[in-house]
Amino acid sequence: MLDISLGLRPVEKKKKQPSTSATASASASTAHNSKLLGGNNIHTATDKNGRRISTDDSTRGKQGNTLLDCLDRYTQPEKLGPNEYSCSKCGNTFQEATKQLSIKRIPPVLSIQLKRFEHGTSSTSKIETKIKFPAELDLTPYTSSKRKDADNVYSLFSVVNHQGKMDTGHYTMYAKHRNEAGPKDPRQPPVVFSWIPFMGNAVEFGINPIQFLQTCQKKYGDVFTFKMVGKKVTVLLGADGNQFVFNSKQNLSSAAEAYNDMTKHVFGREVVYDAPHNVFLEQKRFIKAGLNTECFRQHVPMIVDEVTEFFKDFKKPSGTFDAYHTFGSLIICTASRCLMGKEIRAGLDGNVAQLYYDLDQGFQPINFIFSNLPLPSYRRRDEACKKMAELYSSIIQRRKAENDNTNADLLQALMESTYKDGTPVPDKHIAGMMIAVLFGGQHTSATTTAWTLLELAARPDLIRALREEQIQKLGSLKTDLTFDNVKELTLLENCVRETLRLHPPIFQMMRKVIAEKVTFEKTGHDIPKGNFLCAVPGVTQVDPTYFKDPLKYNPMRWVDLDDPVHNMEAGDDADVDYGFGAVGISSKSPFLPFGAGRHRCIGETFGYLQIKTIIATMIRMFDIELEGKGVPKPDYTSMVVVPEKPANIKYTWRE
Ligand code: HEM
Repeated sequence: MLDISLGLRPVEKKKKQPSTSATASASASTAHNSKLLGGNNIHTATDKNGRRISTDDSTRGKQGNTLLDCLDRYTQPEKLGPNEYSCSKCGNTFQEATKQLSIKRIPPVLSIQLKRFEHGTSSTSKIETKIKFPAELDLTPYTSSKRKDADNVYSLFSVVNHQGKMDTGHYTMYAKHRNEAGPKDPRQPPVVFSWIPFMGNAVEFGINPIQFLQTCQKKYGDVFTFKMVGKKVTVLLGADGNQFVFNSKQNLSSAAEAYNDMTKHVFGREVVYDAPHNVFLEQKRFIKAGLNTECFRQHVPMIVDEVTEFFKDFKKPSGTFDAYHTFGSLIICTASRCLMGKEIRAGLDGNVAQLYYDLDQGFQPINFIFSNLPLPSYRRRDEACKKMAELYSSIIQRRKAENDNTNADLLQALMESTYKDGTPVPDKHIAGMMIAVLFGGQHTSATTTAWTLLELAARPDLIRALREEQIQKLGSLKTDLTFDNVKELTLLENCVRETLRLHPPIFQMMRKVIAEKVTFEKTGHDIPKGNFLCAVPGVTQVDPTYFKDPLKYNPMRWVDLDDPVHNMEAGDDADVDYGFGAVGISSKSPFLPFGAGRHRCIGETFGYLQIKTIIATMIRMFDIELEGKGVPKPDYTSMVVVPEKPANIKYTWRE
């Protein structure tokens, strides 16, 4: 809050003047004392120098007292008396000096409060001076640096008035109406109104982003911009919006610019978004090459083994478990065993778990907004990133020293990779990629497994059908699961796919505009540099334009294929190879839980395999049902969409 205590004297009443102020009505009414309302109050400065305004700006003079006059006066240099300032560099002698107040750091939301009451020796009165204020206020002349900056310009959005006398009265407020919050440039997408400029729509978005975006879509159409904690996010919904965001050229918009501030602290430097884009694509190719059929064949028995061991802790014949946390713990075991390597899996009971936890604390929504803060969790994150790199380096050195090269894990595959220019992949890069894979696959797979089992627990008919499928295709519920026979379980696959439609763990994907502007040809909107582009499969995947009865959990839609979406999945760009194999799906598809284009997920096959193997094993082991009334609602407060608590499942051991 910039608290301007001005002590203005009433000026003579003037005839009504035409005003350029957007809030002229406010000041022309009984709004003698006005307050511009804001949210975050950052800077406080008070100075009562009691001098009268002297301004040579004739226009302002004619219009009566304006807010700029007040600010001029507030920041006017003040000559100090002969004995008021002594200088330490001049032998502490008194010097002639002036004192002037200027603003060092301006707040995101400016709240100006005019002094309303005047206290004399014998009486107190209400100050009735009219102050005119502009719709736009440029604070540049009042800042210490005097540097022009777009951030120095404020738009008026609210005024609070006091009507009445000293000891009685009413406060009334004028606030900008939603319809007035249109864009300044008509070629830019409409801007969603928000009451709090800096925070923007962060609160509505944070509580239920899907609902918020659907409401905006009804009001503004498929393209609109909303503000969130100082960031401008342009949402492009629908199949065309998906295509625009996912197919955007690398010199126009960038995922690295959108994510790297956060990810570089967790994955480490020179990998993924911290590497030049062509190097990152090579790194993606290494990872994809390590996720091959030969390895998958070895992974399935490992996953079955991990699941069996994990549930040995469920000693009672029946009980309940929390779906998300249980699968969080289980997936870290299966993924570590298959991808991270036996050494990391063995360390999960000790130091590795702590390192993972510390890194995970650096991979929260808050880190997306504030990538670095002087807080213990940020320090622990940085420390864990360093230690994880050291740990991988020691494992790599040991494997090399002992010629231990028969491992079916991703670590081994990366150790054997070479950049196109012939350089072997440095240990540091391998460590970074391993951490990235852990984070890419861990929460996404854990929450998808949890949602799938929750949906199935609500549908005993589907569980029966899934067991029947195993009996028909595998011979019995006792046949060992293998890569080849798990592939045959198509109903199970469709259950996972339907879960990913209704509960995509990553429901939105971001890019940042790096060109001067990008133009969405379909609507002709220009999206300026610095805005985030946001594709939201979480909205298109429940849009009735593409899916019949979209909120119904219906795995059979992937067999019947009579939803409009099924004609849209294959498109010209499905065959494009950005350097890690064909992407396999058109970016115009409304069903994109694994993204599309150059940033498409490379863990999809492993993800399905892991989730299917876990569910196939569990329905052999347990009868399950929901503990609560229905499938829990989504909780959007983490990096992925998790089931709201309680998300308990009742289990009963089968024979
Ligand atoms: C159910 C499981 C999974 C889901 C839903 C999922 C989802 C996604 C999505 C939506 C993206 C695109 C992000 C964007 O465009 O901004 C992505 C990218 C990626 N995912 Fe996955 N993922 C899953 C599992 C995995 C696994 C198991 C791995 C590793 C083995 C993995 C590794 C990656 C990588 C390396 C990228 C590339 C990021 C980029 O190019 O910017 N994911 N994933």
